[in-house]
Amino acid sequence: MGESTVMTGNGPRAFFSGGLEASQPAFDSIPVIDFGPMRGDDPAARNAVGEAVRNACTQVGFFYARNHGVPQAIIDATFDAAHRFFDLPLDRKQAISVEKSDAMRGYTPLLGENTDPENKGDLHEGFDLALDLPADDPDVAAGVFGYAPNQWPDGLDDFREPLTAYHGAARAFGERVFRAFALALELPEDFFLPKITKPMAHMRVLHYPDQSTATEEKQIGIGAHSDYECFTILCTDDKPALQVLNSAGEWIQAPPIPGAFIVNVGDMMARWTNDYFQSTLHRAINQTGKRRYSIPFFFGVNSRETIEVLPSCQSQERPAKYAPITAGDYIRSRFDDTYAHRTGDEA
Ligand SMILES: O=C(O)CCC(=O)C(=O)O
Ligand SMILES: [Fe+2]
Repeated sequence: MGESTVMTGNGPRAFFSGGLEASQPAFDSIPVIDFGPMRGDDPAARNAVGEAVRNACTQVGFFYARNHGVPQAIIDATFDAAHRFFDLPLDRKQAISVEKSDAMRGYTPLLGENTDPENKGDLHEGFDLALDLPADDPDVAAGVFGYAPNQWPDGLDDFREPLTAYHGAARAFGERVFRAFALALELPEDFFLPKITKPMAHMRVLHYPDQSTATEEKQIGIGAHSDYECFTILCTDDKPALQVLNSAGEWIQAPPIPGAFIVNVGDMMARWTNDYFQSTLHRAINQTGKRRYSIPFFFGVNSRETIEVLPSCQSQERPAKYAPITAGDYIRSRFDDTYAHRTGDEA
């Protein structure tokens, strides 16, 4: 990567001069990065992770993370809980509909979302949770976007505990991703940490029914989209379905790698880095003949944090493309675009 420095009225300012243009070759595979060093005490090894993350985020927008540190037992228990939840009768799931939550917590039925406006609804159902805050939490009481209590299903054992454990472990991994992002952006490794003390860490468990016999092209597991948050940590079961769009317009398969998460840059991080990091379009189609389950975890900063193009990602030649916005306002606007019930636009 080329780093350049320009003199500004406020002193010298470094910026990244490589990787921003569309002249990069289209990727044909997704890099695999060993995150083990992010839990170790070798700064050179952590810097190497940062460099691999920089290459992945600027060229692909996606990477696999091996050695992520989330225990397999927690992952297995979460998938098991998801299977049991989605097997419940619809009325028990609808009892905790997301429509009862201002903060998108609870159940979304099949076709309850339409991620790609060209499509006719997504062929998945989901359960959403995030930081579980009590009603008397000051930010919940003040109505700060993104902070709310979760909704939990009644009478389902072994559900809340594994999902909460997964949320905590994925959050810890998310902090390591933010540390790697800081290294990738040549910022102090702890740059993002004060901004994620109460993160908008929105987790979903998703169930995609099989659609190997479905003929409706406009109704797939999840339509083409980019994610909203800083990044997504995706854990899937062993059923391939995810596809990622490269700059040549080809859908590249992102099959499951046992023991690895898939991490992708979201729009908020693209915005924060002036599009130095790429937020790449992706979709999922389950044609495996079996049900598929996945766990996306959308990791972002504290709701009140302002997202303003990072100094190292702008210069006189490459001015900031995006106005500052708080993280909460940004996410709220993106949710409102996606979920008909939030805008009253029940198409
Ligand atoms: O389930 C998957 O493989 C992808 C999910 C996804 O892209 C999302 O929830 O944003
Ligand atoms: Fe996504």
